Amino acid sequence: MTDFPTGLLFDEAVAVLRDIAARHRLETESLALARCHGRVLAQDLVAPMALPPFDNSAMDGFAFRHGDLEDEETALRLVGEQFAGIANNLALQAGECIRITTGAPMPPGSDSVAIKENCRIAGTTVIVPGATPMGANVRCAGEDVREGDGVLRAGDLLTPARVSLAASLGVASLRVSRKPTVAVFTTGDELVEAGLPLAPGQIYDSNRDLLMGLLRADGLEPTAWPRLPDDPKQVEIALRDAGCAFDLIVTAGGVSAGEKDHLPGVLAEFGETHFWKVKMKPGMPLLFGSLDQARVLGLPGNPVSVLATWLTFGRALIDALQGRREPRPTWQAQLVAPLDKLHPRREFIRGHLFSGSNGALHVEASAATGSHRLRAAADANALIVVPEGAQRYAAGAVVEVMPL
Ligand SMILES: Nc1nc2c(c(=O)[nH]1)N[C@H]1C(S)=C(S)[C@@H](COP(=O)(O)OP(=O)(O)OC[C@H]3O[C@@H](n4cnc5c(N)ncnc54)[C@H](O)[C@@H]3O)O[C@H]1N2
Ligand code: MOO
Repeated sequence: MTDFPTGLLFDEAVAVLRDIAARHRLETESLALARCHGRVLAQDLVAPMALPPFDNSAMDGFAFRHGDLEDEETALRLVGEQFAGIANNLALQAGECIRITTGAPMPPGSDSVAIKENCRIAGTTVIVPGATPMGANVRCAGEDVREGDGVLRAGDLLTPARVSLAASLGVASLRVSRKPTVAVFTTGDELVEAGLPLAPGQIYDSNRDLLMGLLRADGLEPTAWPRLPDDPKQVEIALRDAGCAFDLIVTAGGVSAGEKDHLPGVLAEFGETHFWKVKMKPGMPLLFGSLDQARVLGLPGNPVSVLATWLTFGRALIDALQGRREPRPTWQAQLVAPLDKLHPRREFIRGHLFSGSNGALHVEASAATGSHRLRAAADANALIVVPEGAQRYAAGAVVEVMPL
């Protein structure tokens, strides 16, 4: 059962996971734009048109020829209206102006717009201020995007602004990566659903809500299985069942060294183990493998281990399965107080992140260390990432943080 890497460094384990996931890239599908939000783009997008598509006004006001302006105020003759929506191609002659609204095409012959509030109108005469610069309040065709520009790339996460950019280019559908289907299992004889009475020795299942929330926040639509008892046959049947129907199985608990920890054995016997145990704290007994068509991520059962391993390995896995190109952003903050790290593993410490008066981010580490202490996680708004190696960090030292 030990014919696989074990006790990996954090970065080594992430690299193995990314490599396996890349070999199981999910297929792509073409979706209507409205369904593309949060997906990973699987095509490059070349602009089929310019943006703005035509010169237009940035303000409500009066379009005119800059050459007509005198040093002081200039009286111009109002000869028509050009509203947004229909280009009426009303041409402008010397000494004339045309009423225009924001987004309306610039009338042929005009090159500048005076803002309505800065003008005085008397019948068909409009007095525009003299100090209006050439090209004022005009948005030029192609100043944002030129036709033929590569605007999005395969692997981009489709944020609202990116979907909206595609819409502004008239693109009605995009080829995107399929989203992984996910089965979620919590395991353990001690677990009871909230709402039911607890017998001595039992606890409520909190990992299911933690996991479902984390996965949903990452745009997944996970399916939760009923809690699994610590019975190897039942673990085997449930996992093999899910293995032929889902892209990803995420479990919590049952992956360390106890007599009732059956997941590593089941995976080794019926699937394939890619690694087991990572030099991280919490989350050390993390298990990663494949079973039938699914990748299996076995998260250690302590709640804070679930949090730290999902945010690191779980996210890396779903990103790689979907071919996401851009790494997730990383943040840095200054420690408010000194921090002693005594062990060699990479550590994830609950913390409170805030913006200091100098504009820099500061983080205060929680005093709680045990990975069972969920309350400290509920009070935290970030995990502090402390690199490998025992070290003392002074107050003010800059550390990586992962906002929660
Ligand atoms: N001899 C060893 N013991 C332990 C090791 C080890 O390497 N050798 N690793 C420790 C570490 S580190 C962790 S983390 C845990 C992980 O253990 P498992 O993944 O096997 O998880 P369980 O034993 O099933 O549970 C651990 C802990 O978490 C509670 N739990 C589990 N599931 C839930 C749930 N759904 N909701 C709430 N709480 C849950 C469970 O009752 C245990 O207290 O192992 C250490 N031991
Ligand atoms: O690594 Mo365990 O996840 O410390 O609690």
